[in-house]
Amino acid sequence: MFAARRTFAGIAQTRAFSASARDLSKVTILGAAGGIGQPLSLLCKLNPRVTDLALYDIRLAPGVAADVSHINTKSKVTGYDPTPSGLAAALKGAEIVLIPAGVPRKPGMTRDDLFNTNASIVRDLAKAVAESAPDANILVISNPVNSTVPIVAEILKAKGVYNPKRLFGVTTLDVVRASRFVSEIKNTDPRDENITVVGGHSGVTIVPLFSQSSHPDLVGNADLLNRVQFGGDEVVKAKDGAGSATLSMAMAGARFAESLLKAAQGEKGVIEPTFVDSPLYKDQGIDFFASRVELGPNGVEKIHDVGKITAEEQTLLDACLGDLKKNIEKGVAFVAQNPGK
Ligand SMILES: NC(=O)c1ccc[n+]([C@@H]2O[C@H](COP(=O)([O-])OP(=O)(O)OC[C@H]3O[C@@H](n4cnc5c(N)ncnc54)[C@H](O)[C@@H]3O)[C@@H](O)[C@H]2O)c1
Ligand SMILES: O=C(O)C[C@H](O)C(=O)O
Repeated sequence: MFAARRTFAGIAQTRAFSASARDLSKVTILGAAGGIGQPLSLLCKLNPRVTDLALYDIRLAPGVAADVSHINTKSKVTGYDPTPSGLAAALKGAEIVLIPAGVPRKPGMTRDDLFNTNASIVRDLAKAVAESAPDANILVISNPVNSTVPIVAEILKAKGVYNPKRLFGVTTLDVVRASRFVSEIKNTDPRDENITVVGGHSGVTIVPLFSQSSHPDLVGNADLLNRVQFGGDEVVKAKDGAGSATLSMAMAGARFAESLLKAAQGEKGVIEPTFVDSPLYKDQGIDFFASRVELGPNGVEKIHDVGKITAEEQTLLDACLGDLKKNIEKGVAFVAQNPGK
């Protein structure tokens, strides 16, 4: 492993990679003891690309770290106490910071109902990232993603360290769900189903583009569309008050982190739909949008546009943009009105 890493460093030099193609890949999870955080920690421990795993939470992170650290893979695992210095140490040198900290939904709630609690949690964690890991790729999982990502951006801007190429709202679960649900209808292997999902991460802002898949006949399938847009509600209802998707989300978050690490280590053509600072609808006042994004050593390499879609999909996109604009504005306004300490 170590030799392989040295070899990689050599290749990196000959290909003139930037300093961001690091020899060590430290991944930090903020909210590591939660329903998502624990299985996400497990999956990161199993990933040979991760060399250091730093686990932080306001409770139980050292315990989770002790547990995960017994797994016989090479990476070092450290749990940190919920103190400012613990948080700073967890973040220092991180290449990837995953943020699943915050409260989940209960039945009857929308993701936006989480805003009042999660906005300040994410704001304060973003400040810590700005101070201790300004060059990290930041992967925001905490809901409502359509608003929490703009909150992080505003904090990074205020701290003078905003790099739009390194901030990602994790929408991978929508893509994972879409491929799974399509495979159930078509009786195929979900791993072969590549469904692009654009927009944001809540209700009608989640827009699957079946016309671009190998099953264009699925455009107009109202049940399938509803399941993709409201898949999160399906889990919230089934868990009956005990939270929302955690295991599938951990898988989705680990997949996105793995894609970023692959791209950072020189792999080409790594593409994931993700919610980023995007030029696609800025002319309509919408600064963030999820579309297919090619990842590279510097984070965002290329943002693909939405491409050719049907009139029906355009109607879905129009509904998405209206909601998305409001969600983004809410995040930006929150930081302006509540800058915190
Ligand atoms: N992006 C997505 O697709 C997606 C999918 C599922 C869930 N989510 C969201 O992820 C979030 C977490 O969900 P969960 O099921 O893991 O919730 P959870 O309550 O099980 O875990 C959240 C963890 O965050 C910790 N936490 C709270 N405040 C913190 C702080 N200031 N610093 C560090 N840690 C802190 C808690 O102690 C807890 O361990 C929710 O907001 C949920 O809506 C997003
Ligand atoms: O639905 C939720 O509240 C959690 C998450 O955003 C999901 O899509 O499962």
